[in-house]
Amino acid sequence: MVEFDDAFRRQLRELFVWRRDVRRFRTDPLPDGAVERLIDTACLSPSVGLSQPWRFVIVDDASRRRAVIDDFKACNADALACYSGERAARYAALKLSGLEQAPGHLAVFADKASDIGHGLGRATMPETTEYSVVGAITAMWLAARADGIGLGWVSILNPQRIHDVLDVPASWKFIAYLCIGYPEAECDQPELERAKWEHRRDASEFTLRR
Ligand SMILES: Cc1cc2c(cc1C)N(C[C@H](O)[C@H](O)[C@H](O)COP(=O)(O)O)c1[nH]c(=O)[nH]c(=O)c1N2
Repeated sequence: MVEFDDAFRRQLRELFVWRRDVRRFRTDPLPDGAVERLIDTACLSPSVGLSQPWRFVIVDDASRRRAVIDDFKACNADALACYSGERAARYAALKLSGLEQAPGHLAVFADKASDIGHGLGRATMPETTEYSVVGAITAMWLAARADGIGLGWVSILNPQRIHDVLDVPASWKFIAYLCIGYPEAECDQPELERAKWEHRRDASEFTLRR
């Protein structure tokens, strides 16, 4: 039996407060096995029917990385074109990926065809497969921060293109592309808030009682 004390709870809260989506990375490499250990921790996450539908692809190959970066640039240009005026100028000024600098690239997929879990919990809500993978990514995000490692989620990508670049099975649905490395700086405020793009709102704004 494990008990967690007040000191641990305070530290855990600090972990949540100081976890960041990181886009500005130092280029020095991570220790051997660091990404594998994060994957190991992520695999402790809850999953529908204990299906463990997460699939991880560590992307080391330089030409595949370059193809992902090129896809990000194309998708980001398309995204910019959807804005106009001052909002466009603000969007253009944002840094929305650390793909060029991050020493670690990790793609995460959900296996929609796996028999693991025997379909439990998925009959009426097949999307719980993807929910399970997102939960695992959140666990990895926090575990990384506890190790002093930054993680940045990049979704400004064409899923089919990433699928092709990484040559993964057709049943794998693309969920996330993660940049992993040591952050240039630590902060307790989201970068989008510091850039005055959006601000974090209080929980009461999102909570109803019925
Ligand atoms: C599903 C999903 C997808 C993305 C993100 C997050 C999530 C959950 N975020 C990070 C996002 O901007 C960030 O989490 C918020 O701005 C809050 O900041 P902190 O994570 O608290 O630092 C993100 N950030 C970014 O710079 N480029 C991106 O493409 C994305 N995509």
